[in-house]
Amino acid sequence: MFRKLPGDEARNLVSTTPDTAVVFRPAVVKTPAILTILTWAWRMISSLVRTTWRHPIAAFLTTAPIVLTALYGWRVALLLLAPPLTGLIAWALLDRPTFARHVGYRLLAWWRLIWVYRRHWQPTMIVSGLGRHLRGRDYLPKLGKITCTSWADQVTARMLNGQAVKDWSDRTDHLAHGFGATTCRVAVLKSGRVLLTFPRHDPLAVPLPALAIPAAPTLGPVEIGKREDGTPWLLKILGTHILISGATGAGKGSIIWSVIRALLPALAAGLVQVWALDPKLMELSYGKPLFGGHYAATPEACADLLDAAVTLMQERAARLAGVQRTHTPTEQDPFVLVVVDEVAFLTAYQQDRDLKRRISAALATLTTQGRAVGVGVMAALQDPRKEVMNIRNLFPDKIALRLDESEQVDMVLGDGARDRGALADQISSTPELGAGVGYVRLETSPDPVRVRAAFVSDADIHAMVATFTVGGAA
Ligand SMILES: Nc1ncnc2c1ncn2[C@@H]1O[C@H](COP(=O)(O)OP(=O)(O)OP(=O)(O)O)[C@@H](O)[C@H]1O
Repeated sequence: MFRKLPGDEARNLVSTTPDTAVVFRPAVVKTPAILTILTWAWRMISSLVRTTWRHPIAAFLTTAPIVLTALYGWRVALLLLAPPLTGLIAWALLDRPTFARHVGYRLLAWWRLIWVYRRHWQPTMIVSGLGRHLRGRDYLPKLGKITCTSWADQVTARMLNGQAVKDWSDRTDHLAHGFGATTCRVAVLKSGRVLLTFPRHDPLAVPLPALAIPAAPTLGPVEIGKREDGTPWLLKILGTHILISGATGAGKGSIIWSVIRALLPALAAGLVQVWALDPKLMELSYGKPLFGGHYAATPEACADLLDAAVTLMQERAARLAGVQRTHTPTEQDPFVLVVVDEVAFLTAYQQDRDLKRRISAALATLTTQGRAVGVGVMAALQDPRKEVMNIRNLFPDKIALRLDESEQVDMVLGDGARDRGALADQISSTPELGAGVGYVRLETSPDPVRVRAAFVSDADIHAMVATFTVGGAA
């Protein structure tokens, strides 16, 4: 008995009857040569058109000299090309930023496409497991558009059908090293497409000096540092609570002080009050005159100050109920920002059980009910574990500075943050390189953004106190 089987299934066949004759006739389809030639020609032409469309300047600069030399000889080619080239060089010398934006980064993107991404795409995809090599054929995600910014390459890739973004975010290390970068971040562009960001250098490697105090009172979002893309880092203060988590020396103080600095005119105008809890007796004691008597250092005083904040909040809520849905800060009714340095000293590490209970209850009440009535909490913390800070989820905005362990990143920023590139555990412990550097998740996007807070030195704080006192607000 003869049975015809498709060639591919030969290896799966198990014959249980030894006397049965089985004949394999692999199906061979001969492709006419013309079809193969047409396919290759089509691929070549479409790739040329695509490259010219995406990189017109690079296409012009590479083909024009060849074409002109072939047509008219090198002397005429040189004569024709000299004016546009001189124009480009003059532009680059006279107005670097616009040249970089319109020409420089586009040329760089073309060069990086050819030299880095196209060259290393196949091996990196196969070795990382994002592509497959099956029966002599490569199944690879498609390399898309590349754009260069001042600090990073942004590469679009079309995922293979059936792939998940997690497959990519789990392999950021493979991708980074495969393309010669130190890190890689993965974001979703649209269904089936991911955007990979490969930093070429670190724009946050140099410490930022304290920013200028705003000219007019502002209640936020206040500028407290720089984002990785060079834009200002603005932090929302009104209508939220902020948790800053970072190991010792990570620069939590620089965030607290940058916020107070940006609020200084509003503080002087009486629109804001900062109530400071300083159980370590170090960070906030410098600026005591700024807090107008709302300063506490011992656990008992901290508990009293928090209870006073709760009373104020409840009195305000009772007054505003049915009149106003959100609180607008005024001189009579200022916004109150309760700043707590190392909150775990007052909660998890507090020996006195009664005090611990009082403080925890007050913090929980403020963080659950304070937003609408103009009472905000900004707390700093070294260890973000739940045992240490069981109310961390009551803080809508969280900032992860340098952390000791990789698991702590998701505890602070939420599930999947580290996979998406928030490598807070890899921030340098050298203060010049890493202090004040961290990751935030903005409300508008699940992708973490790398930031650096400006450093407010002791001298800056003294100057702030002097300005504030001279201004007559103290
Ligand atoms: N934004 C910054 N830019 C540059 N250097 C900084 C920055 N913030 C802090 N530093 C440097 O790092 C040192 C430690 O900072 P800081 O005391 O604020 O850290 P911390 O997280 O509050 O630490 P701890 O929890 O031990 O108090 C500072 O003395 C300063 O030299």
